[in-house]
Amino acid sequence: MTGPGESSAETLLARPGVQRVPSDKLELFQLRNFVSPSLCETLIDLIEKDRRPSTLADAGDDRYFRTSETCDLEPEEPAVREMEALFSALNGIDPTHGEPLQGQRYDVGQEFKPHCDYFNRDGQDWDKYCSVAGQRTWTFMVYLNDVEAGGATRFKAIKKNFQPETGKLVCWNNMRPDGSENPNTIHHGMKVRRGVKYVITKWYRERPWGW
Ligand SMILES: O=C(O)CCC(=O)C(=O)O
Ligand SMILES: [Fe+2]
Repeated sequence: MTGPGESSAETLLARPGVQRVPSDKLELFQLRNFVSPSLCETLIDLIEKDRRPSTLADAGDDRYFRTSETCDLEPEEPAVREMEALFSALNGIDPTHGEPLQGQRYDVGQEFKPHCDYFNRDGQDWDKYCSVAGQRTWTFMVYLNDVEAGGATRFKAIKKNFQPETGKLVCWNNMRPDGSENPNTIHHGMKVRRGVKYVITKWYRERPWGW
């Protein structure tokens, strides 16, 4: 049974070009050329306009955990609307369960250390971030550009790296089939070695986000 805040392997694989990473440890997919180069460029321009240093839930005192810059992309922007439409056509998730689209920019040496996207139910931030919309279910992430060197996303549990590539989507289920959080989804946005890396991330929740 799939909830309104969830996608499924069946839904995603119905789209030509979607590839599932063969593993029984997690549900993980990629789709090359999901987003056109021109839409990627427009989104990069929006990120450049609005970027600010990233913040993080439960970051502790590790200031270097997530060193990239983040921005919440304005839902009214035509490019953001277009992006949202692409996501909902692909994943079948009720858009009301989506968080606002986030953009991220990594300069040389910046990274997002290994982490999971779901929230820790015992953490001090659970109530603050999850009391309304519940846990994060699925993550959809798109690379907006090719990076000269570095910047791959690594899933250590299955020794799989994704290289940034303009318009490439990577998405995964943060949950196991029984609804528990899946630690095999831990991933690392590795350091950019040369160039700048831009991504957008769309997270979904168990319950409506309350837009
Ligand atoms: O930039 C990446 O490769 C990973 C980004 C990420 O993990 C996130 O935004 O949650
Ligand atoms: Fe992440």
